[in-house]
Amino acid sequence: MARLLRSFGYAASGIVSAVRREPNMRIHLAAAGCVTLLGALLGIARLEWALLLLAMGMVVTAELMNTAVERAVDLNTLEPHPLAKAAKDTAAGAVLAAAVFAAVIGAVIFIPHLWRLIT
Ligand SMILES: Nc1ncnc2c1ncn2[C@@H]1O[C@H](COP(=O)(O)OP(=O)(O)OP(=O)(O)O)[C@@H](O)[C@H]1O
Repeated sequence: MARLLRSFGYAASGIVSAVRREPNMRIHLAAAGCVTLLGALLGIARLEWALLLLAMGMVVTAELMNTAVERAVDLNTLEPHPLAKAAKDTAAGAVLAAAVFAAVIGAVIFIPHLWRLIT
């Protein structure tokens, strides 16, 4: 049990460190806050919340993995290397892919609600 709690502690400190050091992570969290506020204001359905939470979780998880890859690459070498570039660019691509899909999910959910409001 103590070991499990210690592991949670390490994982939590990894998340805190990424939030402190990565401006992009703070942008993702701010976007998630705005989406949550909009969802509450529009009174979206339970399934819509589930999809939005999944999308937000996907983006934050991808950003955490991207941060881990960046740190591991920098630990290995700070010299320019094609494999270092490929690793970092691929990890950044994962964040971009997650963010684009999340934006599409957000549009599919919010556009009909907003449309109903203005018509
Ligand atoms: N060792 C390296 N060798 C070759 N190219 C690199 C190397 N390190 C970084 N790069 C290139 O420079 C880009 C920027 O790298 P950097 O480490 O500054 O990350 P970043 O995407 O700016 O993220 P952050 O600002 O969070 O550090 C990478 O995506 C990659 O294309």
